[in-house]
Amino acid sequence: MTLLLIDAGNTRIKWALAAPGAALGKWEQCGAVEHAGLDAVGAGWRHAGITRAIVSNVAGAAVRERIAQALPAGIDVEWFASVEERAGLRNGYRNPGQLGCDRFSAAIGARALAPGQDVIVATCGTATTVDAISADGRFIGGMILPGLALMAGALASNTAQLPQVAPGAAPPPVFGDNTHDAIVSGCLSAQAGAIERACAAHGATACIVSGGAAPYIAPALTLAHRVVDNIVLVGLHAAAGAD
Ligand SMILES: Nc1ncnc2c1ncn2[C@@H]1O[C@H](COP(=O)(O)OP(=O)(O)OP(=O)(O)O)[C@@H](O)[C@H]1O
Ligand SMILES: CC(C)(CO)[C@@H](O)C(=O)NCCC(=O)O
Ligand SMILES: [K+]
Repeated sequence: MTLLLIDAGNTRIKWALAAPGAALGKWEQCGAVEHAGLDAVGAGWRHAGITRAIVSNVAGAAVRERIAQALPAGIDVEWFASVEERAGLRNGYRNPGQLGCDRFSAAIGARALAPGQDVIVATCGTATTVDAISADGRFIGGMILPGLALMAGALASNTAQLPQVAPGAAPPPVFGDNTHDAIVSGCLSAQAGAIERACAAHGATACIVSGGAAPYIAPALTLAHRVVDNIVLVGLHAAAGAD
């Protein structure tokens, strides 16, 4: 009766196994793989008692096909999609289907973790998305920006003098006194600044930060926030429970 949750992003595929009735985010097992590593993970799924899977995929048709191949045979599979309303969340996108299904799921997860609040949820992956959910359960809209690694990589590959940088455990001073720190500060300030601007514009009472780059971006935030692992998987779990 195990539920398999999958968040296929543009860099990695995140997955978790949830037992029936498990609390949100309480996984039996979880992991993350690059797209090429999926077959090995799929072999492990075959002996896990999985009866149902919910998959959020924003990585395109080839990845969808790979996931379909890796899933255990004969289980009930839902390809999660952005719709007008799901799990008590109304989708305010002009064309609801245009919203990335990972963003819709992250918003469902954020609402489940902060019910009745005006929430900003930032998912910091290949792209960073910063989305607003109203206290009465409406996905208002949001921002899409290059993720931290893409931002830093764009500088390195389009300039003669700027090196590839890697963020450290702690953010550098806002005003870097060397090239490395100036680039890291610039990219972190853009990411953290977008989140802070969104919180101010929304009058947010809760701010949730998730994704592979969250450990770097969250320490640069000057407002109260909560770092949540895999908010997209939490949202899929909440959506599954709301059916
Ligand atoms: N092991 C790691 N070390 C350093 N940075 C990482 C690591 N894994 C992820 N990142 C950072 O996180 C980002 C990718 O995060 P993640 O894997 O959650 O996103 P993703 O799978 O591409 O998801 P999405 O497509 O939804 O954005 C990269 O931009 C990078 O900055
Ligand atoms: C923005 C990303 C890449 C974030 O993973 C994804 O949600 C996506 O491809 N979205 C489609 C466009 C949109 O959400 O408006
Ligand atoms: K993202």
